[in-house]
Amino acid sequence: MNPLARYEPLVDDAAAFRAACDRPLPSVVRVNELAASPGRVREAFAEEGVAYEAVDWHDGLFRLPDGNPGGNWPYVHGWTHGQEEVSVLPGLALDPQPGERVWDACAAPGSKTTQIADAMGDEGTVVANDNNLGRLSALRHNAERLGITNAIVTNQDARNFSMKPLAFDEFDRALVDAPCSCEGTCRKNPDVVDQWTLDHVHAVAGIQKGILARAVQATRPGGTVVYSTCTFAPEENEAVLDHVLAAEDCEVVAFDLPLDTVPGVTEWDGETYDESVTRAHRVYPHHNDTGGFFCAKLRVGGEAGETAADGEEVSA
Ligand SMILES: C[S@@+](CC[C@H](N)C(=O)[O-])C[C@H]1O[C@@H](n2cnc3c(N)ncnc32)[C@H](O)[C@@H]1O
Repeated sequence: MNPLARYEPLVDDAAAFRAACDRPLPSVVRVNELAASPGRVREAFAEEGVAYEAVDWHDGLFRLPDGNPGGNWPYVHGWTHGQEEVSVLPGLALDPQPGERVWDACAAPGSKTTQIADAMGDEGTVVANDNNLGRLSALRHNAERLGITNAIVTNQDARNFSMKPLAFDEFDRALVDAPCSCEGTCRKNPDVVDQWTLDHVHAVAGIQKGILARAVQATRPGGTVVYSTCTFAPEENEAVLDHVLAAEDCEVVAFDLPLDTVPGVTEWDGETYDESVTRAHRVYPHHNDTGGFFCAKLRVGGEAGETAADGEEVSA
């Protein structure tokens, strides 16, 4: 079964969705503002004759039509990092602040860890965790190349993450950029479509629920947890939120993203989900010429937690 056909009932224009999924994804770099401003990177590209196109919805993202993010000196000097457009969305939703304690639960190879560290001005602590040691070496390399000093690397199963090695016992914010069935990356990795199985969707959904629950438990009352995937499967998106909402003290809050998105769905394959999952964002490839993505923001309950009114932005 082609999984993309499965999601046609969810989109506004099935033909445009399928056509966008068949087009190769533009190559994109994010500016590492710890090293250079977007303006300085523009100058460097002009000096070196690198063709680029600024992404209009976010300062500091450049499309490279020649398709080689690493083949120029701004990259070699750690001024840029190859990161596709939708991949910056969880970091924007998380909105980490200098001096905070942030957990990146599934961090390798570190695109979002390095974006988070950049947003924090390299101040505070990012605990970059992944259960795959090989992928963590790529994360270490990226963090070193970009000049990041506020990241600690841990190698644990995030579902049972232990705070013991750390000097504190809760985070201000956590990101769960979860392992998933990845159909949203089909423009970059067409193989994901052939390798897709419903059994894998159900298996990985169990892992996602465990990791998101642990992220809520590890975050202070009133803190923020962001959940993201690059799959269109409601089983791995809204159903995971619905499960964790019932099991943990948290709520899904409304937030804005700077590109065209549609709300999370409340019904799929005979299941219904909590109405608040409509506050999550679905990103389809044909709306912004990007990869596919899903992003939700949760506020942890408890003493400092507040209730989010429908449509109201809640800052942590
Ligand atoms: C979507 S990728 C993360 C990409 C990364 N956030 C970035 O921006 O570069 C998902 C990651 O989850 C990791 N992973 C899978 N199961 C995990 C688990 N139980 N605990 C921690 N990490 C896990 C995988 O090794 C993989 O690196």
